[in-house]
Amino acid sequence: MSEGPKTPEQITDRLFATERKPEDFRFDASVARVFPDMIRRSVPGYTTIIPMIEVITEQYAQPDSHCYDLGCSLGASTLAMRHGIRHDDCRLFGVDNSDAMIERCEHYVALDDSSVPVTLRCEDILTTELSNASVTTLNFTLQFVPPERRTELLTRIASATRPGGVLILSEKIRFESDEEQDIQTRLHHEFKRANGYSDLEISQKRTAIEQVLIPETLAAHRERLLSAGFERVVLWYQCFNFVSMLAIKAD
Ligand SMILES: Nc1ncnc2c1ncn2[C@@H]1O[C@H](C[S@+](CC[C@H]([NH3+])C(=O)[O-])CC(=O)[O-])[C@@H](O)[C@H]1O
Ligand SMILES: O=C(O)C(=O)Cc1ccccc1
Repeated sequence: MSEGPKTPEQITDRLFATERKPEDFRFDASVARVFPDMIRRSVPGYTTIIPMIEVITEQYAQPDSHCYDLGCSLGASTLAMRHGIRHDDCRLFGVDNSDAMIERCEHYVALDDSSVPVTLRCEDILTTELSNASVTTLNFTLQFVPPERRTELLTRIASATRPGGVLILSEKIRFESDEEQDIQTRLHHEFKRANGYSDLEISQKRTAIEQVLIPETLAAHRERLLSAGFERVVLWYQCFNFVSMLAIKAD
């Protein structure tokens, strides 16, 4: 008897398992199809950060406000925020510029049983409308925005955020010291190996993301968040070269 189609969670990421011509990484249909497996096996701490986004959202979502998940992919962070919202007049927006991601995301949101209204937008986060925000999440998305556009985006988010509201910012980072950079990169690659990725997969993926995912130092992130208009930056999670920060707007 057929077992029927596999759910995305069961689909193993083998995108870089065989030799391929070097091309920049894109969030296309082939990535969207394997994405839950890819991100879980590639990002140390991802499976811890997602439930913590729910905890943080519960703490900071304000009545009659908007919550945004910018770069929502398949909606893992969106649904965590949705479950953290305790006010029935809060609205949640998920934004991603990949059609393939948004199409699949619609499906997951429809399967989820929370009653908090969710609107998905297939738009660029650099131009999507933001207002009356209490909680905004950039869960491993800013790293894909060209560095010269990052200040403009964070300033727009800070300006749209209410007093006491927050931005949850998760990023792959780089280190000032070359020695620490080497140690943390090696540990990240060991994490991928422990999750079943081969040396070929690790090296081909590394080449594919080199020009697309641009990590910055923790100091650069802190400075930019403060100059964008947040009052305080708290590092609440780190595993190897992956971190998550909470940027808080003054009351
Ligand atoms: N300019 C842009 N405009 C809109 N979307 C963008 C842009 N640039 C990149 N994206 C989108 O940002 C997402 C980044 S993945 C987020 C994971 C999710 N938050 C999760 O918690 O599962 C992180 C990763 O793959 O490491 C992709 O879906 C891109 O299409
Ligand atoms: O896979 C990696 O090496 C990463 O740095 C994380 C990642 C996860 C998903 C898409 C692109 C990069």
